[in-house]
Amino acid sequence: MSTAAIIDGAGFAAGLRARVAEGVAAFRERTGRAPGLAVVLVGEDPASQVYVRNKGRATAEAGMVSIEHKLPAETSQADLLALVRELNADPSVDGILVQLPLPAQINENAVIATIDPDKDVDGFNPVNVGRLASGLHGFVPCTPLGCIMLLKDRLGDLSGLDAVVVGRSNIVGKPMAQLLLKENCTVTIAHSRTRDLPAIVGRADIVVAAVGRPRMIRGDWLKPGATVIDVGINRVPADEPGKTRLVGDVAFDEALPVAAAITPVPKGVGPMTIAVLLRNTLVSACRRERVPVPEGL
Ligand SMILES: NC(=O)C1=CN([C@@H]2O[C@H](COP(=O)(O)OP(=O)(O)OC[C@H]3O[C@@H](n4cnc5c(N)ncnc54)[C@H](OP(=O)(O)O)[C@@H]3O)[C@@H](O)[C@H]2O)C=CC1
Ligand SMILES: Nc1nc(=O)c2c([nH]1)NC[C@@H]1CN(c3ccc(C(=O)N[C@@H](CCC(=O)O)C(=O)O)cc3)C=[N+]21
Repeated sequence: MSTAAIIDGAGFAAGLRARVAEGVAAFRERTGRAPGLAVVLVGEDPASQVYVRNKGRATAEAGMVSIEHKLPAETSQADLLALVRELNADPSVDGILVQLPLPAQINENAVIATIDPDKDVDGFNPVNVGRLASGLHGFVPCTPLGCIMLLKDRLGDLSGLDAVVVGRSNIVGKPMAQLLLKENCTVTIAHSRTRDLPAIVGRADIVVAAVGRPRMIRGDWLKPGATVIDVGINRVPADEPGKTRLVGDVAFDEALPVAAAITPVPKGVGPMTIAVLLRNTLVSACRRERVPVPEGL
């Protein structure tokens, strides 16, 4: 039986980070400063702390300045909004990322709406959501853009392919569907109210899983030869007692004999998210300084 190609997201991400680092070096030469990314973390969620640490390290490795703001879990909305406004006004800051989710006393939408759209490297501000939907230049959310890069690298032109996105969140599912539409796919968005998910998934040439339920999408749902992008990051108990491991939203072992290609978890989409964040930050810095954005990013 044939077995799916495993899409090397970590490897592709390393290549993208290297191209960003070259662009950063050229930017520094031209402008005399490094691009700056501000990352704001409220509270002590352990998973968020890991991501923020990884982002800080990758930012420094690319030659950019990483500015981390760690605020206590009890931070008020007013204080967080004041910090965001300070970062908006700081000329050394090209990108602002407020790690989600935020504690319950803070209205996420209010925070996202306060980030300057031209520093919104996450692409979550409604201005950038609207720009994406209208086909205008803006910032595109990192995870979906990373998925599109992997798909185009693998498949070339995506025109006419049937794509099914499982999940409709603002940070993954909806922008993913917009990007697939822009690539001329025929797009279906499935969610928790979808009837007969296995049949919907079974039509897809491209399946993007962004649900947050371990191994929910089964191998026998897939159309033979489908390309599977697994965005899910789920921590589950490992075989060894007391240990945990990461799994995706797709039953990876079951998908292998059916799919043509699939991203693993870890080392699939996750590393792409961070690499695209660096890319978006360099693009932001170039636009703000009115220097050309390097090609091939
Ligand atoms: N690799 C990466 O870089 C990133 C990974 N992630 C991971 O991706 C996953 C999704 O994240 P996110 O989009 O933020 O999650 P959300 O919880 O915001 O959204 C989950 C979506 O899945 C849908 N859903 C839930 N249950 C079902 C079901 N039984 N059948 C069909 N659809 C269902 C929900 O539907 P409804 O809208 O109806 O409730 C919702 O639209 C998580 O595992 C997260 O950790 C997230 C961001 C980045
Ligand atoms: N404002 C905001 N922007 C985000 O982009 C954002 C966010 N909030 N909140 C949380 C989610 C999640 N997310 C991930 C980033 C990297 C990995 C990643 O690097 N994963 C590694 C494994 C990491 C590990 O071992 O834990 C991998 O898949 O190989 C995963 C998930 C970004 N998010």
